[in-house]
Amino acid sequence: MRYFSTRGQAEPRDFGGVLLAGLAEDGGLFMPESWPERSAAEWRALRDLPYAELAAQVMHPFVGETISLDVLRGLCERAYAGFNHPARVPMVQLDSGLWVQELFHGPTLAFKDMALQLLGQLFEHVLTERNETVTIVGATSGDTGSAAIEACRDRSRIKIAILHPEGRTSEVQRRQMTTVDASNVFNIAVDGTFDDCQDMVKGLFADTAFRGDMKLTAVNSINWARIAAQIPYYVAAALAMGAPDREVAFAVPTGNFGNVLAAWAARRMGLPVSKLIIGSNRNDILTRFLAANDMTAKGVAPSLSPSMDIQVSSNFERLLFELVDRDPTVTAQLMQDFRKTGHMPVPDAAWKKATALFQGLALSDAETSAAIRQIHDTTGYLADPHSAIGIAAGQAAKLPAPAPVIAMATAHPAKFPDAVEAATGIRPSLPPHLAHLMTGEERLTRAPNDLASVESLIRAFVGRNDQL
Ligand SMILES: N[C@@H](CCOP(=O)(O)O)C(=O)O
Repeated sequence: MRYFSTRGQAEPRDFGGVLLAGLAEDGGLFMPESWPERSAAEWRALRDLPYAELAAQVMHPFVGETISLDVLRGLCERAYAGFNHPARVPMVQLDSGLWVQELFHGPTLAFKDMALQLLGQLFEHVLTERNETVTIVGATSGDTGSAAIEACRDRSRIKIAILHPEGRTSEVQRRQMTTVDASNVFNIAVDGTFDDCQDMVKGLFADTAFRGDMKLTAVNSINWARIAAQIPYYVAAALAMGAPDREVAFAVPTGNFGNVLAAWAARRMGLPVSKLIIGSNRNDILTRFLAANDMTAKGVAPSLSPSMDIQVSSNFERLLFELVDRDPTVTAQLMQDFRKTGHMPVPDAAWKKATALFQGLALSDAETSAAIRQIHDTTGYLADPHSAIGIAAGQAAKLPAPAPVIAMATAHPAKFPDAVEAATGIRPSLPPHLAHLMTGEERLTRAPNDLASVESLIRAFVGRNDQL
């Protein structure tokens, strides 16, 4: 499988090349040259497989010749072995038409573990085969950071620097990053928002000399490997609900658009998905786009669901590329307009295509709190603020056909104990492996919202010892 940049000006690569490049040199995102479609019979053959086996089979067409199916199977088994639920991605029924798929049974209690535990294995395998090393840079609004650190910590071929917006994650989220004692991990608290952090990461990649010297790669969903590793859980959920012999709809709380893009990719591969329902918080650029073709970035506002405090949703570029019939010139122009003006003039035809499949709902903090309470009161299910937004969006969706709605539960409620307690009076406790989180020593370096400062901090970190 070959991959091309959405902006058309970068060298095409195979999966291994994409994994190690992260972002294309032209600033675009890598996309597979074609979508590996499956027939109904081929989907049926995946029913009842253990999750690791399913993941290997669904992902392998994207991985292509980089890794054999047998080896990929082993990597998937290792990636999901540490999850604390036998099903890995269990389904919970909330009412007659609404299910939740829990994606938070990995080590850091968020859906990011689903992809990042596997990415840790993939990096290790590909770097060892090529005898190479990398520096990973990532931006986080709360969950990606700890999941990436957990997956990459203590790996001798990797150094990982994670930028988070200071004071804008939950305390549990911050401590999950900063209490990790590993010499290849570097936490930078940026005086800015998640969008500033993400912009800085893209700026680091755009500095060709820095990128080359550091051998940069990415763990955010700008890295195609992240999306590929998120497709299998949509397949697992749909098959559990009777697909391919029945359509399903997914309700996904999303900020950077990576999670719902993986659902879109599963549909593009032939999974019968009737609707993709997006849940947002007050940072509602995606729902404004769907409602009125208003793709205009406003300032990032803090909310009860900090992981979605995002206005520039990186993976929207991948959908855009598809909506404009894979035209890299149009995609590049629209992305450039967005960067220059904060507004993206998406062509009407492309917007209409998007609205035929996607719908969205944005919840204020008060509505999020009410949703956590209502879900708990009516179903007994304790949802974190992000999952509650997804569930509420799923409940509100008026679907024409009786397709079951599967809402993605993206984080464990104990990651957001204050919000959950305020809504329900119940304070969810951390699982035993994280019991010492709130008392551990924190390691982080503060930085201004300034690319040069962050570059020199990362250079110093990478040069600190000769592991690389
Ligand atoms: N919500 C994320 C933000 C980064 O998104 P990603 O999917 O591109 O890694 C977070 O919690 O960090």
